[in-house]
Amino acid sequence: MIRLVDVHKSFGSQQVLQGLTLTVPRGAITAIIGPSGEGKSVTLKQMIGLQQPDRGDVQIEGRSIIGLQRAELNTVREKFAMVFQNSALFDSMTVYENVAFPLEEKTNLSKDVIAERVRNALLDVGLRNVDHKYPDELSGGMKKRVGLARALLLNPEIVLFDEPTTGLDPVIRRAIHQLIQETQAKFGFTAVLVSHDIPDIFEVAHYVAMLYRGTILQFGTPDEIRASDNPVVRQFISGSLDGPINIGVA
Ligand SMILES: Nc1ncnc2c1ncn2[C@@H]1O[C@H](COP(=O)(O)OP(=O)(O)OP(=O)(O)O)[C@@H](O)[C@H]1O
Repeated sequence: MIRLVDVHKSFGSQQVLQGLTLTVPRGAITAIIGPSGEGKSVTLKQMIGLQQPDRGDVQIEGRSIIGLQRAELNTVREKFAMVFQNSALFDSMTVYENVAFPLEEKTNLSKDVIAERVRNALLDVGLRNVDHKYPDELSGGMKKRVGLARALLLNPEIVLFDEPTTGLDPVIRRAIHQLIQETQAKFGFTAVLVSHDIPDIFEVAHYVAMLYRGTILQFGTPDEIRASDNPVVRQFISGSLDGPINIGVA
């Protein structure tokens, strides 16, 4: 389980997280939603220790990761996989090489076993006959699938998704959401998903956390969030221009 307790994080004079407290339920999909620039990605980075909080605590399985030595932090990070917005594939490597990379780096498995695992991982995300292609030769949706296959290969306990559907058309977006749901149900990992896909995300996530002004304004099931009477939450999920959220447009 991931717990952020009273996390504060500033960059210069900009206070981004201002006492954020969030418990991410184990073995479920939690979506973090909220206006742009409010600190959703920063929150993900706190979870995996890529950024240290100025104040507050981050706990993974009940243990604080603040102040851990690099080696200890690396051990904690082995529980995690991260799926980035841009899929973060190596352009000079084939799909096969991209997916095999973590196994070749982190395990002593034989070439045959690696080949079998890579094949299965690609099938798990619905990709066939793309092993020898380069990322340039793939569509955006296929690249996301390759990124997901690579993330799942080391059987992570926690998968962090930072806007995994950015730049995809609505049909492919839905396919990627379905894939996240299916793989999460199959492997049971804890998923944290930063997303702007409203209302689609309410069909995907088990829990939704609304981030606003540096804290979690509301946490609940999609039904609870949809039924919220908080004016900020209501404005945000309805996409209305009228309401308390300052969108900075005159
Ligand atoms: N390493 C950093 N150095 C300085 N400022 C940063 C850094 N990381 C994030 N920020 C700032 O913190 C704020 C929150 O950024 P973050 O990327 O978490 O927003 P977000 O909610 O994920 O936004 P979006 O929905 O647009 O992706 C932004 O104003 C950003 O410029």
